[in-house]
Amino acid sequence: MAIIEVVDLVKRYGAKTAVDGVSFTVDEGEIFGILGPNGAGKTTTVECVGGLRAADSGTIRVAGLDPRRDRVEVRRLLGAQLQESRLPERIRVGEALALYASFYPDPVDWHALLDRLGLADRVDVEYRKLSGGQKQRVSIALALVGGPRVAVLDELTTGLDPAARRETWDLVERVRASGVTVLLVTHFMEEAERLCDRIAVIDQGRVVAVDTPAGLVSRVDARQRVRFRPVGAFDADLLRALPEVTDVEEHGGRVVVTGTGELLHAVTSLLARNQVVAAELRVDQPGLDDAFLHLTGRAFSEVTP
Ligand SMILES: Nc1ncnc2c1ncn2[C@@H]1O[C@H](COP(=O)(O)OP(=O)(O)OP(=O)(O)O)[C@@H](O)[C@H]1O
Repeated sequence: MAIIEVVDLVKRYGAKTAVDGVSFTVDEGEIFGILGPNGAGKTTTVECVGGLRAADSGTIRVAGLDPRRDRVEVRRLLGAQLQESRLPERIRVGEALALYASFYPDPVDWHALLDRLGLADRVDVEYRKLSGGQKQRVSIALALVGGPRVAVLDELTTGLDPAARRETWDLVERVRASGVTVLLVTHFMEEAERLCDRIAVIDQGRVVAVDTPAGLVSRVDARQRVRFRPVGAFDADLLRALPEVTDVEEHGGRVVVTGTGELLHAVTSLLARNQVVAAELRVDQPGLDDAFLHLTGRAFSEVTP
């Protein structure tokens, strides 16, 4: 069942159309990603969903409610950790939680929440003294303290080191396991691929595709690449004869084989039959960045610094 429905959302800032006819639905219980490069319109979209900005046109429903007309109810249903939410430097973690809890009629037990988020021993610590990962966990706690049905998490792991990022991902999975639907805004391919059940890929204010990560990748040309360095003499024409192989390139003692189907199996079997040892064997599978290139004609790395 859809808990969020967005139909033909348009939002302009003066002459700039930041969101240009965006539509998607989020099912209850899923982690739904909004993935796109900087400036694609992701934050504007979720701010409209949360009722923080008025759309110029289009319809938004959160559990059947209009975020602007039914603002009070939607605020209770939807816990937002928005990109810009900053806390006063000297506020203590416990004070922040108590303050946010006071905004809601039926908040969760915030001590238990901090415990669940691994912040129980930070209750009396000032916000400014927390690490980047701890600050992000506090912002997740603030998004959850009202007991929402949907948590909106915007650029959650920007600025975190890889270990803190992975910890935060585990946490998002736990949030979903507790029954909360997650709307996750990100410009990290890996994050979207790892966490999301479905993803809306947004570019220049428009949705270019909505699908599962695997579904997005499967739209890309199914070619794979196998790379290796043969130890000893090797005739690359043997590879060219394989039905799975479409191309073979040789550079400086390395071989790059492009093809489809069971390419890796075909190549390694042939090498074994010919008693060739393949050093530095690697397989490149298409990923979400290839899907983005395929969908938009632009490489993600070109549009996101
Ligand atoms: N308050 C504003 N006034 C004018 N233009 C804005 C405003 N907020 C955003 N924009 C512009 O609208 C476009 C979409 O911005 P938005 O923040 O929604 O994108 P985003 O995909 O979330 O990117 P980022 O990850 O960089 O925040 C950008 O070109 C941005 O410069």
